Amino acid sequence: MIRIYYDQDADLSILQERTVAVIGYGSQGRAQARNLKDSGVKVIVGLRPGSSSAELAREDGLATAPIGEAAREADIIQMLIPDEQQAEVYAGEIAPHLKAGKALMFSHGFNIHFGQIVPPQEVDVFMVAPKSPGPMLRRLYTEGAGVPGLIAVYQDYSGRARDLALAYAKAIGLTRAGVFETTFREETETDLFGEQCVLCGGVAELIKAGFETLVEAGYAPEIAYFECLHELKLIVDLIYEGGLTEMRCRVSNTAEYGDYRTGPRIIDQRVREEMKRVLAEIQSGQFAREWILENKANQPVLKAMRRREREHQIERVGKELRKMMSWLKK
Ligand SMILES: NC(=O)C1=CN([C@@H]2O[C@H](COP(=O)(O)OP(=O)(O)OC[C@H]3O[C@@H](n4cnc5c(N)ncnc54)[C@H](OP(=O)(O)O)[C@@H]3O)[C@@H](O)[C@H]2O)C=CC1
Ligand SMILES: CC(=O)[C@](C)(O)C(=O)O
Ligand SMILES: [Mg+2]
Ligand SMILES: [Mg+2]
Repeated sequence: MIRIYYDQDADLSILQERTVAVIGYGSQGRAQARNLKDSGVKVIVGLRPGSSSAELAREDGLATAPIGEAAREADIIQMLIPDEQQAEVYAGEIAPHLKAGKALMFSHGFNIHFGQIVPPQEVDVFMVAPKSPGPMLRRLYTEGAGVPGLIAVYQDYSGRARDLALAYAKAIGLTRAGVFETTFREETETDLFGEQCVLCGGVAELIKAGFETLVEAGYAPEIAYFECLHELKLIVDLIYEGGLTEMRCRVSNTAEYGDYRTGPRIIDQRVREEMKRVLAEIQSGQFAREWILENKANQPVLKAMRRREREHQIERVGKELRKMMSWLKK
């Protein structure tokens, strides 16, 4: 039975005695740095020269410094810049300051697991991975709640790496919801699989396929948008609150019957076989190699797909309809 850690299992004081450098102030960096600060932890935000985030960090009441200076001052260095940027920044600005007894940490295991960052042996290396986008991590923390997360220890030079990981998880609110211990390999492979096959890739294609099917059949794009995109949050919220059973209890019997009857025809055996192939590509390092080379070529595929997807009809229709939804944060 996997062990789940909660607030009572973590000692925040061992982190409050230390200084944490949060490198990067984006989705995770801003959320984690603000939560750490509100939990009484001394934080320095490390940013590149001319960073567009520096002013925001200071407005949020956080100290900022150039990355190298933050790494030099801190006891724990948390790498919260994009995965594809971490290896170069680590080599140039973090590694020179990784003195014996310090700690290097991550919120995703990509660069350690695929050997892009190889830390010295005299430091702790661990991960605290929120299972949530950054803004939700911050919002739930401010509401006294938390998101679940994973911890993993790669190197335990001090003998306290797990204690530090748990203290960090508590400081950003994860132990309010539950923290599981895993490995860098398991977090990396499951996170890449989940974001590609379910959370981002799978869901986006399901939404677009449904929308395109209805529009090509002559139905109004606005109706297709509400049916295949807008209402998805309302359905997923029910699943989030009470599992598939709760959702199936709350929708009509007609919808529930259609769910059982048609769902397996959409996500069929071919899809399941393809998921296994995707997992194998992740496990073998083939995806990592592809993503690393994509970045060495300055992201031509990513940029082309970004442009194409932003021009999709569902994005144009949705942008107009969301203008009428005053409750959506601008
Ligand atoms: N996004 C998420 O919700 C989740 C992310 N993670 C993991 O967290 C880590 C951070 O991801 P995420 O928060 O999405 O990252 P972001 O893309 O949001 O990071 C943006 C920040 O990184 C800085 N940055 C970008 N490139 C460079 C560079 N070359 N040199 C120095 N700084 C740079 C930016 O600086 P500037 O401000 O100057 O532009 C900015 O502060 C990753 O390992 C990711 O896998 C884990 C769980 C969820
Ligand atoms: C938000 C999250 O957990 C993701 C999808 O794995 C990510 O942003 O990398
Ligand atoms: Mg994830
Ligand atoms: Mg991810």
